[in-house]
Amino acid sequence: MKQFEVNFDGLVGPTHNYAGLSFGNVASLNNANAVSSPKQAAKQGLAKAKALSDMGMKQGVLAPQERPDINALRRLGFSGTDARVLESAAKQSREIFLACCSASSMWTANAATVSPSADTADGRVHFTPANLTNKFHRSLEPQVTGNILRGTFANETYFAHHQHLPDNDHFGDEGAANHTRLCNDYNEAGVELFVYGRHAFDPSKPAPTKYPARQTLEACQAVARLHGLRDEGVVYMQQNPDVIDQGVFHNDVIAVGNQNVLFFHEQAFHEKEKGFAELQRKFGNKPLHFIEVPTAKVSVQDAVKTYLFNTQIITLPNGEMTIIAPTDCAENESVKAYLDNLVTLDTPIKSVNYFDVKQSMRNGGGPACLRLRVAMSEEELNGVNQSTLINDAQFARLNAWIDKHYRDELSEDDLRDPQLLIESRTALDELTQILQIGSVYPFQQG
Ligand SMILES: NCCC[C@H](NC(=O)CCC(=O)O)C(=O)O
Repeated sequence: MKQFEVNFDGLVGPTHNYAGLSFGNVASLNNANAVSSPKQAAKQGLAKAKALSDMGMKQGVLAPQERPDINALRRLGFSGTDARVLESAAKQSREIFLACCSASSMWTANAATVSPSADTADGRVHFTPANLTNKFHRSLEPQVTGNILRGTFANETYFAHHQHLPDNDHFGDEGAANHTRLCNDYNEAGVELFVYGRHAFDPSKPAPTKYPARQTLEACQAVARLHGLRDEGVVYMQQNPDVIDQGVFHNDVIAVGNQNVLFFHEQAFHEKEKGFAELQRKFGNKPLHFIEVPTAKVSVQDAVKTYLFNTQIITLPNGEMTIIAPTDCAENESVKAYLDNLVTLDTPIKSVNYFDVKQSMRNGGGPACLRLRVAMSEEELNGVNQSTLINDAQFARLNAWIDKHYRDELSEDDLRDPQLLIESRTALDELTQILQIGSVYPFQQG
């Protein structure tokens, strides 16, 4: 049976901007208030998706969310016409206003946790949208994320959709950014590695002291229960609290896996040996490649700056693995030297491809943040909404759609412009037709 790992990249929304909203995410804070380019950001992301499709990979896209989020502003007491809501929010509470304008749904690694059918009790692919409780601007996403996932994976024979976990820090869930699935073949049962930052109900356990741990063990366990995963198919590991305090706000900033490869930094995990022994035992007799990058070769600081681990490791149609890395990795001497050497070693990774995703990097999102992985059989893939998959025609349509609707530049003042809201809604309305995902947005639901 044919099997695929399909990457669903988040389309960058028309209000992509830098607002310094993510405490603990160094890039987000450093670039607060910089002028952004939504058009360039969307094109950089789409070019990466197209390049993977050209490499013979199956590739999809997920629609962005409606921003500014007028509904959220109304819930917080701003009233009147949409234009009035924008104006009074911007004037009275800049922080709330900016949070409601973020295009952060572009990072679809945080959209949901996905378990392929080979791992689940009912043999369907399971999706749980991430509640993203730790940051107000991201906590606005899960409801519409659920709508978009249902519009993309609509066939209930193959796909099961859960509600996001309760909206509380005890169940803080950041989705696939803290979840890696190891397997021999994508359609064989694998081991799902859930990585958490803290224990919600046990304050005696280690936790970071400077920056927040966004994901809890209890959230990981709840997702595993919802998806019907076997105990033998799940491993929980804690992120090293010290690296969270150095800006590693998600595990995918310090580790990435694909099939039988786990690529990680020496300092990524708490109680590493214990966790790896369990991983190997549950993985079975077949070889598991643990590729550990020592601090002596790449510092945590360089890993955070270049996003060496926020790379995608993908298996090409010829069976070799390649790394999809941001150009920032090629611009850093020690990281470039590490990658140049890595491809000469006896591991499945044979090459590196660099992509310019700087518009996203400035908010702390690399290639891996921009995609949600869904491993599927051919039959399941046929059950996906085909308009969400990238081919030459759909790429051309989306590229023209960006050209037509997106601004070249956006600064804070532009966000309060009621015209931007109209432009964004017009663009998104057209997008739902291009992708045929139905009326997923609140503004379309009257
Ligand atoms: N997986 C990458 C996520 C990056 C995201 N950045 C942001 O939301 C920054 C937005 C801003 O600061 O404008 C975050 O931290 O969750």
